[in-house]
Amino acid sequence: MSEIVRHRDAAALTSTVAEALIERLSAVQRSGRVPHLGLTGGTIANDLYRAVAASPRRDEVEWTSVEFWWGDERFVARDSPDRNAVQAREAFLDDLGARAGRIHEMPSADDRDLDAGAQAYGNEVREFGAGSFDVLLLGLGPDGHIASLFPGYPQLHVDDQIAVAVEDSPKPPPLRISLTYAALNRSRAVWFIVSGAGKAEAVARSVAAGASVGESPASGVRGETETVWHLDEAAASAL
Ligand SMILES: O=C1O[C@H](COP(=O)(O)O)[C@@H](O)[C@H](O)[C@H]1O
Repeated sequence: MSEIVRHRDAAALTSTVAEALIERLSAVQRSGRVPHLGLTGGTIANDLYRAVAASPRRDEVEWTSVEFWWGDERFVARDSPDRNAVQAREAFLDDLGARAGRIHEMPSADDRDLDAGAQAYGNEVREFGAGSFDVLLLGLGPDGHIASLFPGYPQLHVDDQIAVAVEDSPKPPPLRISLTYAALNRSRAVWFIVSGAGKAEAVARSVAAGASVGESPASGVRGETETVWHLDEAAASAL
């Protein structure tokens, strides 16, 4: 069962989720485990990352002992500003002192070809337990996409791979790598973070009873213990 949490605006959303993320990662560390965090790209995600870095509570987490992963990535040059990983490094990973060996970036166009890149990332995820993220963050596109799983695309139905290549993303850049549901749905907690009126219809379609994965990819993702939709009032306005 999904929970919907409404926030006054994007700033309230990012500051509340930043605190919740710090609390969750720190609780996992207190329990003696190394937390695995699944990152997303996107505007609100980068705001969230900056809020984590700016939080007075940030030192409650031992950031050198967090494993960072991505749900999707743009297959462009490794240092391209379009990369979700480059944006996350600038927004918080560098500042927090995350350890390079624990930052699991998806392959880039500098490394290998697209299919080999998806395969290699799938292998890397598998070595660490096929996902099993403590928290998976997911943004939502206005078309209902999550990670790089787009409505009507064949990658939605791939269930024998952890990561897949996308060659014709409707949102630029066209080449991408995405985790599949097989990996996304191994997450303990899934937190959607969605802001703005432009996403309101997509949110309403995604959480509606009987939503179909083909039209609303977000409806196919569930956390093992929790699934929370963090929405600002604008994103919640069509519920
Ligand atoms: O391209 C992408 O877009 C989505 C949503 O981004 P937003 O800027 O509309 O919030 C993001 O979830 C995904 O990781 C990213 O690659």
